[in-house]
Amino acid sequence: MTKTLYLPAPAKLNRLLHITRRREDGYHELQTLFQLVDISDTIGLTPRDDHRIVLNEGIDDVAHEHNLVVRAARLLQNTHLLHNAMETPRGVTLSIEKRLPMGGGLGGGSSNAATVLLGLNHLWQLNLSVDRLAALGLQLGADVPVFVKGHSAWAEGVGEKLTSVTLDTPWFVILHPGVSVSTAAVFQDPELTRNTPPITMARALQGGAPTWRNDCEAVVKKRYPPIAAALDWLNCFAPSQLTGTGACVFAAFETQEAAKQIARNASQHWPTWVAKGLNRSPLHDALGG
Ligand SMILES: C[C@@](CO)(OP(=O)(O)O)[C@H](O)COP(=O)(O)OP(=O)(O)OC[C@H]1O[C@@H](n2ccc(N)nc2=O)[C@H](O)[C@@H]1O
Ligand SMILES: Nc1ncnc2c1ncn2[C@@H]1O[C@H](COP(=O)(O)OP(=O)(O)O)[C@@H](O)[C@H]1O
Repeated sequence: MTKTLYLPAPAKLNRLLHITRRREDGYHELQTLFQLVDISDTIGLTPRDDHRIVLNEGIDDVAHEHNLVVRAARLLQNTHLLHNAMETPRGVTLSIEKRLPMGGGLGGGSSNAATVLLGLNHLWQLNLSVDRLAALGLQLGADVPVFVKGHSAWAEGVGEKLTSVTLDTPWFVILHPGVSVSTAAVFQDPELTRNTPPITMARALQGGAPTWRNDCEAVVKKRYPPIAAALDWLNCFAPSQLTGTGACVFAAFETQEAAKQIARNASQHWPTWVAKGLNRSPLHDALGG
């Protein structure tokens, strides 16, 4: 019987997010600190004898063809075909056990895609380098490369110029304020701070968590009052921030017990997670890379 490989797709938090410039093409250049955390979706990959890419258990509201796991598998299959025209392409049956909220700024979809790229590179024995897979991942989304590389990182560009960093690893309380944020609308908002002077990575790290902020926060709070309310609530216990363009907000605590205590109260109002900060991805631990 063909065995299924089950692999984690962890979440990330943006512990700092500066927007430094709007480019000619409308995209914005960022400086961000991505930290991996230990809450994950689980992706199942079962190799097939034919060339089909099948998604068994998907996600409601996302058509199979649009699902980032299917798009990642197809991208890898097409890349492989292009360079190895004579070889029979391999197929896979995929499944997703979703725990991370969608569109919450935790990068779940991007992480799912990265797990498929690394998992299939292993199962199909393609031997593509991590750098090559990260470049392919960038075609699927700006947050995919950091999950492919598998380490907390300082990122520039649109998030693809990565330098691995070792961050503190506190316990986080993460809340989902229950609204869905349009990333495009946030980036188009005339009031968005988009001219923060670039800083060096060394300076960002030296300043540490008390100096870290997210340039999207003011606009997001104004547009989405429930996010402002969640930030105000969490700020009563520890300095709180938005991750990505939201909707999730988070705060760091020294101990798991302290985080759990706040999470117990928070969960009366919002979906809540307690997550440990990581530097290395559990996906890379699982693949032994
Ligand atoms: C800002 C981050 C930080 O992690 O937010 P989250 O997605 O995690 O919340 C990401 O880099 C988001 O990247 P990604 O998730 O790929 O963005 P998309 O959905 O493709 O972006 C939707 C729209 O936002 C704008 N956009 C996005 C990223 C960027 N660096 N500049 C932009 O101007 C563009 O108009 C784009 O069409
Ligand atoms: N496998 C997937 N998991 C999550 N979202 C997906 C997936 N495939 C496609 N998507 C789409 O990508 C969007 C962004 O998802 P996600 O990465 O979870 O959020 P964010 O970029 O805010 O962290 C979702 O709203 C959904 O429409």
